[in-house]
Amino acid sequence: MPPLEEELFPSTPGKIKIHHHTMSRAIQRCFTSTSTMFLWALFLIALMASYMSIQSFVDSGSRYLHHTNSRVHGGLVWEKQIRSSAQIRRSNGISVLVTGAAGFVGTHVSLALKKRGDGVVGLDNFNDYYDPSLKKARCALLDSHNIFVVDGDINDQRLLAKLFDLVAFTHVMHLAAQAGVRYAMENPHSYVHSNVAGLVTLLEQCKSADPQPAIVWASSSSVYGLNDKTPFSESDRTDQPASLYAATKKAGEAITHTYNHIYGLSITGLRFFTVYGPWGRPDMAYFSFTRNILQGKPITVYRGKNRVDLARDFTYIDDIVKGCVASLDTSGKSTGSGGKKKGAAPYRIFNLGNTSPVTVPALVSILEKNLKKKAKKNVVEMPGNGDVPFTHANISLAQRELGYKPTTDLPTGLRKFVKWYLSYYGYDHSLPVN
Ligand SMILES: O=C(O)[C@H]1O[C@H](OP(=O)(O)OP(=O)(O)OC[C@H]2O[C@@H](n3ccc(=O)[nH]c3=O)[C@H](O)[C@@H]2O)[C@H](O)[C@@H](O)[C@H]1O
Repeated sequence: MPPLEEELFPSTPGKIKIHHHTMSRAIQRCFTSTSTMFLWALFLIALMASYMSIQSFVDSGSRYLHHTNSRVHGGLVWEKQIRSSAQIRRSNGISVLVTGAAGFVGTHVSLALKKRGDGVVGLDNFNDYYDPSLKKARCALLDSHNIFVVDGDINDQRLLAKLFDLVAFTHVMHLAAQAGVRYAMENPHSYVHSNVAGLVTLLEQCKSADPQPAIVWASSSSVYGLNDKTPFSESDRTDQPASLYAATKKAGEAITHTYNHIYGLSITGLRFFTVYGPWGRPDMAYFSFTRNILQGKPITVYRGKNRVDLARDFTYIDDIVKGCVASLDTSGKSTGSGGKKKGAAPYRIFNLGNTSPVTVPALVSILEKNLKKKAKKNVVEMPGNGDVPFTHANISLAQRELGYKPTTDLPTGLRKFVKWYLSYYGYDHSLPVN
């Protein structure tokens, strides 16, 4: 015996009783004509498409960008702010698009350029790789010097085109990147997104611009990877990176070379050596050590194989800024226009280091002295997470070509950093900074 309708669709108190045959009649009515079926199919496709685009937006937002700000690009006020920020106020001045302007190096370079009368427009996506409130504070500092920072991503091709429509940038100082050596194991795609895809989007814009700007960009000492010949020279091999971060910076050097070769873009890549100083990055060791020492929390000090201390050629921010500005001033012109090369353009790579490596335990001692407090140290063997045992720059090329000459040793630089840190966070900084 076939089951009763009520058994298939049991009615419950308060629910509408739906009869099987009534429902199938309704469904039949809906699908009787082909045109109605066609409309239904269209509706379902549109629904799926909008679901997928929302998903991919959410996906890219969380995995790559970690956006915290809403963006409004355009409008008369916005355009006016950009034009005014880009205004050159000295003879033979330059107008520079600084990507990563709310970052550590970006803020300092933007200020230096603006102070001498150059035009500066910043671009930054304010991601939350580390506390975005620090980026906002840097941005407020820039704002007080009439530097406008556009809230946007280097992967946004339309935004880049808009900026170049508004301003004929003579130079691009490209500092936007996913930084940090060890974080690459946690979020590898963010490195590809910013350091590879973002770089290509920016270069595509620069190559099509008329006039083409000259580009100075941040590579990294990490490209020397596992090399053991010291000090590191620009002509040394760079084919054994120890981290994905290093690999994406190495990729950047290769990618910029092709844009120089094919389109005549003037390119200068700067291999920064562990840059530190006021307004620095909270994810870096000197910064997080300072916070933990002040809070009485332990710090982890990595040690290399055979109990050898790790060492870095720590370089003070003011020295790096001088190297960046000198690179802009000596960049030479890009030769192409509208995507066509008209002749050979400069392609340069420089080490910007300090030439005197200091061990990590020595760094800790200097901080202890400045903070007047002992660190609680956990010394552990360096995990295999992308770190290299030491870095040491040979800077003779930068010295010759840029007049680069670092003048700040680690004790002096850390004293300035601690002074800034205490004025910014106070002694009992209890909020997490990373
Ligand atoms: O020159 C670069 O191209 C890179 O410099 C910087 O990387 P690094 O030199 O690795 O700096 P940083 O993290 O401050 O670690 C310093 C030392 O402390 C050790 N270290 C670190 C953390 C920790 O908890 N304990 C520890 O001993 C650690 O083992 C290391 O020996 C930039 O972050 C990077 O973005 C890139 O620009």
